[in-house]
Amino acid sequence: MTTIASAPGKVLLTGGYLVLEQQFSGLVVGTSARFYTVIRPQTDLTAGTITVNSPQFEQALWNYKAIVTQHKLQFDSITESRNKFVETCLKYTLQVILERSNPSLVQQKLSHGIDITIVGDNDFYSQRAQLESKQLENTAEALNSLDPFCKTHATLSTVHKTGLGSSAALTTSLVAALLLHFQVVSNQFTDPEKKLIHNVAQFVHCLAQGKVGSGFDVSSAVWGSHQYKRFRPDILTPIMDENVDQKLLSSSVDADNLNWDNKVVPFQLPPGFDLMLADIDAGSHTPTLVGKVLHWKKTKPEESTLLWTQLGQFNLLVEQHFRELSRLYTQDSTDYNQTIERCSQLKSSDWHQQVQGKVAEEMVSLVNAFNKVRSLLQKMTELSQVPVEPQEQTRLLDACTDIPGVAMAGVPGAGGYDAIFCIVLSNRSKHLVRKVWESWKELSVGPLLSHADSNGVTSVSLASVPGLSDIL
Ligand SMILES: Nc1ncnc2c1ncn2[C@@H]1O[C@H](COP(=O)(O)OP(=O)(O)OP(=O)(O)O)[C@@H](O)[C@H]1O
Ligand SMILES: C[C@@](O)(CCOP(=O)(O)O)CC(=O)O
Repeated sequence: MTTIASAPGKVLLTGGYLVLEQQFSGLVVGTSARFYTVIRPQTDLTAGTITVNSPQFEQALWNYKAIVTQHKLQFDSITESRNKFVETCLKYTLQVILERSNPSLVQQKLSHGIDITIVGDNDFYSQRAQLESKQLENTAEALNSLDPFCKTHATLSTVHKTGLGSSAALTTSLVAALLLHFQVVSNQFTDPEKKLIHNVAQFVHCLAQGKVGSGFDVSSAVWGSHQYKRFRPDILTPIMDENVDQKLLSSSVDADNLNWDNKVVPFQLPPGFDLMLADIDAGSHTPTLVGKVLHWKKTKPEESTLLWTQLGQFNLLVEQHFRELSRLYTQDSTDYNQTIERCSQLKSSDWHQQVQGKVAEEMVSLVNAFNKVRSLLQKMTELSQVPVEPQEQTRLLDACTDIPGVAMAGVPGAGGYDAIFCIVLSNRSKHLVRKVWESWKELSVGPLLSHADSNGVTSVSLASVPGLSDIL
């Protein structure tokens, strides 16, 4: 039986940096771009052989040997080339499986080997080189013409990533596919099953990264769009050890382990709102940005605490206005739709003067709250001297915000020169935004095709994913 699990990418709309602390939250939106892990039993491999390949990349074939005796696992990498995330996923997820399943079932499923194929939607990786080689412009139309899961002509270490969280989506889809294949979870992915997938994926992701981050990216790969509050880091710090005891690991990641105090409040963009994304070729190294911001925060506790408090409040306000708009839709969808239609034809700076009613008031409050968030991120940039929203990005975001029907434009996550997002109200606005991106000279702005999709991890069939069977 072929097993396939899929997990989405993410965009952190608000809460970058703050979400590292438990007292603050982040608002994260899942993307339509997803990772897929396909596990197929083999008939001709020696017992315990696991082959993994990522067909979008060069030199992306890894072989492993997993020998199970009773509840013990002997796990070795056979190939010289390594993939830290894949290897960590396999080794520790199999250990968790052995604590929760009958070892003879595991042995039987590994008896002639298994083959694992991992792919991510094209949006996870910059397609600039691919488009250039085909002499195509970097436009949405050109991106649309590419095959699904197309080859990047790069290795995993040279490819340019777009910031959608490839390692978290990969980890989550691989953990979920393994738990499903070895029958530790059902293909329903019920709430407790998702908790187990989440906890295992957080552990694996942290161990492979070598640090316990906020975890919002793994959380959104599991639960899709939501308000995220992190788990206490000390649930993982004591087990961040390659030689972690298998029983301790399994009990630490248990769905019923109440030490996991992360909070997930489901969220959706209100009806009529959609997300657009662009990757900026300049790029930033997120760990460097985070290191520098946290260093400044430590040296300037007073000014940073004030900034964090204000930013935390306005981040929450943005979320509240989104939620209130969704509520207003359920109350009177006709009035709501009319207002959105009207707003989609006007610049957001004109909404206050030209559109009336409760929905319009809420739209204006949303824009005001997000403008405040951006001005606080600009202040963070100035005070810390770290380019969270650098001036080149400010000019681009202002140009986007000046387009009719654009509710907001911002830098996602850690900010820097990596990416931007826009929240828009109509297809016409989308078209106008893309025109601005295409003509923008100061930075190279590459559109992504993803839109908002609030679904988290799922089990899927081969036939339901266009292009997937072609690359197997
Ligand atoms: N298609 C894939 N197949 C196998 N491994 C992958 C794949 N895509 C990503 N990875 C793993 O994820 C690693 C990249 O993780 P890293 O933490 O550097 O990026 P990231 O922060 O998730 O990037 P981004 O958010 O830009 O996608 C790769 O080195 C590789 O181990
Ligand atoms: C700065 C930070 O809060 C967000 C980083 O987000 P992104 O990878 O830039 O989307 C770090 C983290 O939460 O792990």
